Amino acid sequence: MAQTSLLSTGSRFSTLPENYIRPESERPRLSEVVPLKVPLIDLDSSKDREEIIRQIGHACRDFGLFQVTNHGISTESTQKMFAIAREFFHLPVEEKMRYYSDDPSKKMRLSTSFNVKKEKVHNWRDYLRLHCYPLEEFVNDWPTTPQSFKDVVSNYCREVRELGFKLLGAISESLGLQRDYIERVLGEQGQHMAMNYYPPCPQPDLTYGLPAHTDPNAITILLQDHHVAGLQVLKEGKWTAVDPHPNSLVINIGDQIQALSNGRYKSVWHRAIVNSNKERISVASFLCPENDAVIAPAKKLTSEESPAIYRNFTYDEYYKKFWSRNLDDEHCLELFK
Ligand SMILES: O=C(O)CCC(=O)C(=O)O
Ligand SMILES: [Fe+2]
Repeated sequence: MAQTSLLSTGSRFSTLPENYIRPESERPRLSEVVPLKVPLIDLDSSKDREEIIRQIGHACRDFGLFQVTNHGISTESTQKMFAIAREFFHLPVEEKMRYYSDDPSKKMRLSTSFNVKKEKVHNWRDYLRLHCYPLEEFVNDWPTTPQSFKDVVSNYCREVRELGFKLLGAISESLGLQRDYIERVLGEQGQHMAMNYYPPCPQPDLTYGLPAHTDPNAITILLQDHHVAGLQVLKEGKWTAVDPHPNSLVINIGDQIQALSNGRYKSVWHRAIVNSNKERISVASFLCPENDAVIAPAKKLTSEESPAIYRNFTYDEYYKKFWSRNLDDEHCLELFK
């Protein structure tokens, strides 16, 4: 029965079940991972905006991700999010199963791994996926336990959205485009959330929380517990570990910014690894183009010498393709050249 596949059952595993074990050639090789100095960008609004934009441009080009501080989301708000996520995943399994579904088209669902019906090997993760914009349309279907779930998460979603738009403006300008260029192209953006829960894993070197992937959307704002690292990114062909900075958020460049920027900015390959003694929680907020948005390399960023790398496509077309594949297949954008 698919429903028995949740990992957050309250009991601890002593060995890794067979269907989570990666073949030798696909394992994370944790001993070879080196630390990465991720750009840390202070968004304090009293700082020189030109300088912030320069730093963002540099990070998007060379890393595809960066951490931000003074991002406008209060510590109280982020702490409440961690607390609510922890409480949710610690609910009795029967209670949580009310929300369970394997169907990626559902707008609110608890699930496990990535795409359980499609994949051969599972990932050591449970996740709650929510559509968050417009809030009024979705909030009624969200979990009713813990009691403050809807309030805490709605509030965080509003704050994240505001930060996301600020960042998209700065990213636009860093490309030499008008501040509102990206926002205009992406249209009335959707917002999704994945609350990720990675329980302690008996054999972290044989599996993943999430295997290598790029995010299919525009940008992702990731809140992670700075006491429990787990995010790794591919830099110059090597897997490197992101050291979470306290009170910071991680910003990932997704596939749509890579397409819009005609490949100047790279959507970053990243993965989540697990560990044997501590649960790990992360909350990813995805800003996504509206379904009908037509994504194409910005005219200003194409020329005779650097013609458009990608064809035009709608986000709807892209997203369907993304979910029809395995998470760690080749870069989905390769299919849109
Ligand atoms: O948990 C993490 O650090 C990464 C999560 C992530 O990449 C995702 O949800 O897309
Ligand atoms: Fe991701």
